[in-house]
Amino acid sequence: MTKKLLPFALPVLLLLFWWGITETGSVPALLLPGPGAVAERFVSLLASGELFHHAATSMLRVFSGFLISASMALALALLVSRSERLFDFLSLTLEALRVVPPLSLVPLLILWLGIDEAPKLAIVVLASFFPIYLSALTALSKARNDYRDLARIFGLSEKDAARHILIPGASPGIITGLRLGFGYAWRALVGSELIAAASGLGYLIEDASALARTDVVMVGILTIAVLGIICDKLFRIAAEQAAPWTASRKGTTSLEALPPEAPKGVRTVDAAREPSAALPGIEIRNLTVGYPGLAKPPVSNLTVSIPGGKVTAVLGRSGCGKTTLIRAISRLIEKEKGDIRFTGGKSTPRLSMVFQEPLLLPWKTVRENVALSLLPECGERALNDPRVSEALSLVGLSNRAESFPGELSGGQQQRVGFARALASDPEVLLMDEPFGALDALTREELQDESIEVFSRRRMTVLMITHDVREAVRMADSAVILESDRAPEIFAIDLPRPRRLSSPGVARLEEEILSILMRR
Ligand SMILES: Nc1ncnc2c1ncn2[C@@H]1O[C@H](COP(=O)(O)OP(=O)(O)OP(=O)(O)O)[C@@H](O)[C@H]1O
Repeated sequence: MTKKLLPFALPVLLLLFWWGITETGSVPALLLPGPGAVAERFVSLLASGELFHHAATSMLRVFSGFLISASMALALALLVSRSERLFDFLSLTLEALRVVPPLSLVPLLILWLGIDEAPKLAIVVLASFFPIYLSALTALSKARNDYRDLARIFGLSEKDAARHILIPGASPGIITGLRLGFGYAWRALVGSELIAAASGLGYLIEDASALARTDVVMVGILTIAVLGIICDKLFRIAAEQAAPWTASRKGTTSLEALPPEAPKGVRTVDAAREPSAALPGIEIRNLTVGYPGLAKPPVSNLTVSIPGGKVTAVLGRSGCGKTTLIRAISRLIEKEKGDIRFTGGKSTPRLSMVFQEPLLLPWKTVRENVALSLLPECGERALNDPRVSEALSLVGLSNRAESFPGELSGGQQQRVGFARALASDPEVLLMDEPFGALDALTREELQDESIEVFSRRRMTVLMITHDVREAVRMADSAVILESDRAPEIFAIDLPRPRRLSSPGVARLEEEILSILMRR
């Protein structure tokens, strides 16, 4: 309650101060009429219809100019966010236009467009264009960068990526820009009405000031403030509607709301793949991958074979190129030289990835996030595909299918990322330190769950990890990478389940660790 009333405290204090100094007669009424006199003037202007006429005229101008400006700014931001060349081409011109105050253009605009509505609209358009354009461009570019890998790995079309990722991801930023732009539009319009107008709130203020009617000036100013606050409030409500995932829905998942499990008898992906079917291995020959501006490529002349149907851990010191390797295999970055070939018959097997960060879309429910990987194959039917429920059940999250990612713990979010990767039934699964950011207990829990999943589903797994213990628990072999040397391959041939306390596990862990330390 106190929090709700707090914003009103300062205006009330100011009102009391205003009333106080005008009541004592220390300030002449011509300079500052009292609140009572201003209220009286407000009522009389309202009753005569004069205030409504001016306010409606100003609102119409602001809205028309704002709509024109918003359409142009959003369309341009969408185009520029897709093309770096267009950005470079426009940047200097737009920057120059941005720093010129719109009101300084009034003389030219009057000269070119006359003194009717056109120059006033032009001022509103110019004033509100840049906040909208810049906020939209930043939000669209951020959403594109943040989720680029996700869209590429799951093979989303430009249209699907825009619809499911780009626009919803950027919408809070876009709406903030619209809000800012609307504020700028108001300010510029009232300024332009002070100069060349026969109606509108700016005109009302200018006209009253010439006649020394300070009470009318104050009515005009207060009306602008109130209308501005109302419009801003409406934008805030629109922003909340556009980003409902930001509002917590904790506790809304009831048992009744649980999604149906995959119907019994459905041909599941576990059963779909013949145990004898060859799973693709990965043959890497003389691979070199670098980055522009980096003197030495992190992956240089690397040759290694990753066996099909096995779990292979990639270990190595920080910065030795583990992530670069996995990104090159998944074609998220281009190789400079060498060859990456999938063995086992298919040149492009179904490939999926679990990212270091879960990379979930916060505006989509858990089920929708998992279904994303099936979008290219199933379109809108992806949401009801039994593979989605099955993947959720594999990671133990069937009861959270309708939750939003923001309502889940870090471990649960990582499970959703795992389910999303599993739903498309990958033949090759790449995992980039999937449990790195989790606490020790959750990490162990997820390691166990993953081992269980890999034993039920056959796939080729390549997993980056920093944790030697994790590699020994989960993998069939470990590749130890180092920038300047040939990789060392280590078979982890221990019976499962592998208890950390068992001497074999501890011995192997120590052996690998000593190799890593030596390097
Ligand atoms: N986008 C990039 N642009 C330029 N250099 C990069 C880029 N990404 C990585 N690098 C550099 O490439 C090298 C290898 O990075 P990479 O992320 O592959 O290492 P890593 O072994 O996965 O490290 P870590 O274990 O710390 O995650 C590092 O020196 C890094 O600074």
